[in-house]
Amino acid sequence: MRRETIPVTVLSGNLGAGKTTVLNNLLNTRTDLDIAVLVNDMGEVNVDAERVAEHSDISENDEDLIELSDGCICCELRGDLLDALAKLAQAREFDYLVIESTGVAEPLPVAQTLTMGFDQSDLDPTDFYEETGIEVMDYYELDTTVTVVDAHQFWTTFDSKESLMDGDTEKDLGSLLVEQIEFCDVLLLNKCDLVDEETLDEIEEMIEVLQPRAKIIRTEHGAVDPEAILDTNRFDFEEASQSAGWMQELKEPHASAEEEHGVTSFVFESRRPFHPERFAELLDEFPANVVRSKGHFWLAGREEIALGLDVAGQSIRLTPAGMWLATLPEEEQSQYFKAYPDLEENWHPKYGDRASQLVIIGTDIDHDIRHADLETATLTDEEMNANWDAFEDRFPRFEVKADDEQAGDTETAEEMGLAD
Ligand SMILES: Nc1nc2c(ncn2[C@@H]2O[C@H](COP(=O)(O)OP(=O)(O)OP(=O)(O)O)[C@@H](O)[C@H]2O)c(=O)[nH]1
Repeated sequence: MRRETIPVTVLSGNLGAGKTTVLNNLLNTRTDLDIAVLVNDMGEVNVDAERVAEHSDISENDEDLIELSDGCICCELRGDLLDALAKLAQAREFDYLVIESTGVAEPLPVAQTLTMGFDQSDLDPTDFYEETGIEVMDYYELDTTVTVVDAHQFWTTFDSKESLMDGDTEKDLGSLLVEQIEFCDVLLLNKCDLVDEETLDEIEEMIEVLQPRAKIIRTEHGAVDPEAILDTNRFDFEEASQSAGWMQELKEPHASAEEEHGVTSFVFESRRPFHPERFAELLDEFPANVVRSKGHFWLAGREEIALGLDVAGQSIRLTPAGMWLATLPEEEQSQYFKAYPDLEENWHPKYGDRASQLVIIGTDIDHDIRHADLETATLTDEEMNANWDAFEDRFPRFEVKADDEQAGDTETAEEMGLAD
């Protein structure tokens, strides 16, 4: 019996982590499922598709194997992905679809396309709809997102300053790795044959803190039981979007006990703004053992919008993080209070909701010292009464848009002259 919807597994992971190896292993392992494969490659020639064809029963001309080349399905080829899925569904019947994304793909936008569609698709939705009576995305059901991590290159990738182009966007390897770890249901820690047990434990401990929800499976040469990555029913968009360790830490800060390999996290909170120069200096010399930091902060002199901090490995990014509610008319504020009573309880009589909240995750971090450093970067009593606009401020300026939407791209620390 064919099912009404086709379940989909998406394989992500850094370049060379072992995605194609996992896929080939899967196709060579007997399952009852008739599997179709979509392989995305950045190059003009789809090398990965060639390798799948070479190492499995599927041939390159087979309609079971769809190639999307010369771009990435998480950005410029999002529309093409939907088109390909529609064509695939029209052309033949199959039980299961596995998508191998490029090494630079972020899993979240791919999952979004599969669950919500993409409005810039060239596809005439009526064609598919007329023939099948359903929308393309409703034909497929994202079942499992899998991230393949190269255990051998783990720390090197984390600390790498190397960046890659994905369309027009530059992405550095460390933050891609973090994104791929933070958004997945199953994590295959691959190339375990090249790493000793102690290092594997250490990597696993870091992954568990970055992503507490995923099932972690150690693999060698991509060999995994198909049941672990097919038809698991593990994907849930809400849960997946909320599952990053830093988000969990914000929701429910736990007194993180010292783990065996010293991976811990803590939340820094302050109702005083950061001094722009002292905080910039602190970011210039951000300790290397802090591998992840995420949150929003209040910068003295920026009373309209919050800034976001996004540290992953060697990359430090600053983003607009929304208007402070304190800038809104009282009427609108009271609507927020009704919806979120906590807001009113924590409202500061003078500064409203302006405050900083940063999650810090790292190895062997001394919480007291790091906490004290951050505290020192906030304003002193005297500075609280000074003219904040007179402080030197190298942080990026993000425009405030009337419709509440924040304009402006993220800026790297380099772009704002914070690093090096
Ligand atoms: N020693 C060892 N080598 C592996 C393992 N898994 C994969 N490899 C090798 O690592 C290389 C990269 O593997 P791929 O499967 O091509 O990796 P990928 O993630 O598909 O790479 P891209 O498509 O370039 O992003 C190949 O030479 C594989 O044979 C493993 O567990 N151990």
